[in-house]
Amino acid sequence: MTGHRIATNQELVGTVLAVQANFYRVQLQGGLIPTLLCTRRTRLKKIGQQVMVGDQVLVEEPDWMGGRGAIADVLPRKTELDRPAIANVNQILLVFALADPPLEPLQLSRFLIKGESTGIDLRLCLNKCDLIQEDERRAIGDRLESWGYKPIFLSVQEGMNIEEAREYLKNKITVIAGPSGVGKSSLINQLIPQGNLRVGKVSGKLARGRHTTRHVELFELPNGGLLADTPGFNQPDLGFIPEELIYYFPEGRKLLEKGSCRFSDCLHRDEPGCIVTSDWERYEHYLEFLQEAMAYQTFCQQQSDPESTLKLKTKGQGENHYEPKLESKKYRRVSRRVQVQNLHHWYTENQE
Ligand SMILES: Nc1nc2c(ncn2[C@@H]2O[C@H](COP(=O)(O)OP(=O)(O)OP(=O)(O)O)[C@@H](O)[C@H]2O)c(=O)[nH]1
Ligand SMILES: [Zn+2]
Repeated sequence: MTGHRIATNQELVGTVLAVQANFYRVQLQGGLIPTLLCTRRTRLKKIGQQVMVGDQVLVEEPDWMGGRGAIADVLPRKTELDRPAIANVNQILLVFALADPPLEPLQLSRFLIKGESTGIDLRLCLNKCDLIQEDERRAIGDRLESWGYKPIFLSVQEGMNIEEAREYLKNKITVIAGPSGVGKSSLINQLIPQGNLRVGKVSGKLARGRHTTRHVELFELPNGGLLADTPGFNQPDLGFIPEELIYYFPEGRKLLEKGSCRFSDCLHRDEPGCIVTSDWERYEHYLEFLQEAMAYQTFCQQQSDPESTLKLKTKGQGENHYEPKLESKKYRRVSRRVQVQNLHHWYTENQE
């Protein structure tokens, strides 16, 4: 009977919200039923198909009463983030505070670059508006506009512009990132009714296992959409291919839209025929991060060379330095093919 078939064998599509030991908590499309706790079919294990948080999966043999099911297949991923490990993230909400802790341009830049490098849409959110003057805020807004960003100015404490944030998050899978103390947890608590947050006991905060576990979980927003929190980390590393760095700056992308440099592997420092001018505020940040990316590349190449070592030095806000102890060898450039692939990857990801 078809009626029976529909109830048991119809293709059920859902989203993996969390992975708990060998179980996957899946929210079915439509969202009428609470989540199902699912196992992964042996066939998937055999072919080595991993299931990630954020994955769209096909669920079979739902046991509605028991709240169980089995994951039969994983649909192709649109995006795949590494840290946190989440598939199909649509956007990153980067939260910083305007004060307390103070807004540090280099640190902000570092987070922006890291976010841009994922190729996923990025929106900046500046919290604690209540702590600064209106004219100060406007000046910061103008400055960030010249960087290529239009932030959402928030005050979680005073409930200012929360609606704009809500609108941005609606029906999307969003990862919240940002340094410690800027108000990420406070914002999440505003957005998601307490009942939906089942964590809390360990650290009192959403999805943060006190830095011990790499627990990743997507939380359901009341009006549609899923949200993941990332544990506060202050210094994202910038292990990029140096040639790609310029594309992580909106200002750089804009300059390169107008044409191309004489040398295809130009690093935009003072090469002849370079079209990347130095008359933009963050050019200094570009040079700083470029050094880091180059040192990182050298580091990776020296891994196979046991005689050389490299120290990661952190000095103050936003500055990491890899310092080769030995004279660093001339670093091998990334092949054109790899570069093109990477850029292609970046662009295609960005267009989704
Ligand atoms: N003045 C002011 N304080 C705020 C605002 N939002 C949050 N805070 C305060 O800022 C402090 C840090 O907030 P949290 O939400 O814990 O910050 P977090 O980003 O989650 O920090 P980590 O958990 O360390 O990553 C708390 O004392 C909040 O009460 C705001 O809009 N204005
Ligand atoms: Zn150039």
